[in-house]
Amino acid sequence: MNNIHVIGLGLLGGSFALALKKEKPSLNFTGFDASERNLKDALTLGIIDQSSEVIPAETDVVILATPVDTLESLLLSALDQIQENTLVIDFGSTKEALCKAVADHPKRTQYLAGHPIAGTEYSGPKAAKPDLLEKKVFIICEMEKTDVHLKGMAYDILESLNMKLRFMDPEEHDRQLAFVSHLSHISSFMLGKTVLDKMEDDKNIFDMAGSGFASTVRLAKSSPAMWAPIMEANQGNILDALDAYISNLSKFREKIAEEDKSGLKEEMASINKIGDILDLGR
Ligand SMILES: NC(=O)c1ccc[n+]([C@@H]2O[C@H](COP(=O)([O-])OP(=O)(O)OC[C@H]3O[C@@H](n4cnc5c(N)ncnc54)[C@H](O)[C@@H]3O)[C@@H](O)[C@H]2O)c1
Ligand SMILES: O=C(O)C(=O)C[C@]1(C(=O)O)C=C[C@@H](O)C=C1
Repeated sequence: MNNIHVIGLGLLGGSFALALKKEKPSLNFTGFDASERNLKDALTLGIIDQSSEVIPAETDVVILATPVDTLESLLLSALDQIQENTLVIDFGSTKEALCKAVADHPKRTQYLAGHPIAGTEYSGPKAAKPDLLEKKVFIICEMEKTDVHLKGMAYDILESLNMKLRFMDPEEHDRQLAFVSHLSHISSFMLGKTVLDKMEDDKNIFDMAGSGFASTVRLAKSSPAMWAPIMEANQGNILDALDAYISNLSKFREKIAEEDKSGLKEEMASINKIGDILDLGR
């Protein structure tokens, strides 16, 4: 393996390239970004060695790290262009529609559907960090549909970055991510909105905001260009997650309104175990 081509040189594409460069300094990185500014920054920051709008013929691995509403056309066009020993991996946050779109492509075996469970609220090449993916989970969907040798090359790369591989089907992936990722972003955005609305009456309200507010509202700084397409791609599962969340919020509101102190304590105590569950997985 000598040549990697990255399309989308933002937080994820950039962090991947920086990490792999550190691990395998002899690799050559080419890449492209639709934003001229981001492409320039990626070159300046050493994320890629050369820019190229087409996928160079000698490329071993193509990484697609653009918003999910751009992935289908980029993936189909990449598969149409590549040689028979080239692998395409995408990093998209939703998987069901993309796996369906590529199901009958004659080069389906040259695609690996991936999702790194790592990120921050920041975007673009300047936010990229070489340690972002370190020890994080990398979900692979429909692994049985990828050519065994190409899959081996992908596992070598991901293991060299110390990523933990997990396998699931794309429908299950999108159902579960709606709850553990997409809902937390919506919840953070709406908390941010609720307090921003309140600022209309109470101009200095943010002077009172401590670290509790900062940590729960962190995700409200996330990129609309990345998140609006995720909400479109995973609409049904996100609506299910939101219905469950709104129902829980309403029941909790009721307990507060009814001054049901013991009910509130019981409810919160039963939710405290989330700390142990999360710590166990780390
Ligand atoms: N940010 C996260 O926490 C996170 C985590 C895991 C997966 N992902 C997924 O990874 C992908 C990239 O996310 P990111 O956080 O790196 O976003 P980002 O905004 O930091 O980077 C995306 C880059 O893609 C470029 N781009 C957009 N459309 C393009 C196109 N048609 N052709 C070429 N370049 C294009 C943008 O200019 C930008 O530089 C998304 O699919 C996202 O769902 C994000
Ligand atoms: O930690 C963050 O800031 C993230 O938003 C990362 C996060 C997540 O929800 O956990 C965001 C989207 C992804 O597809 C995967 C990871």
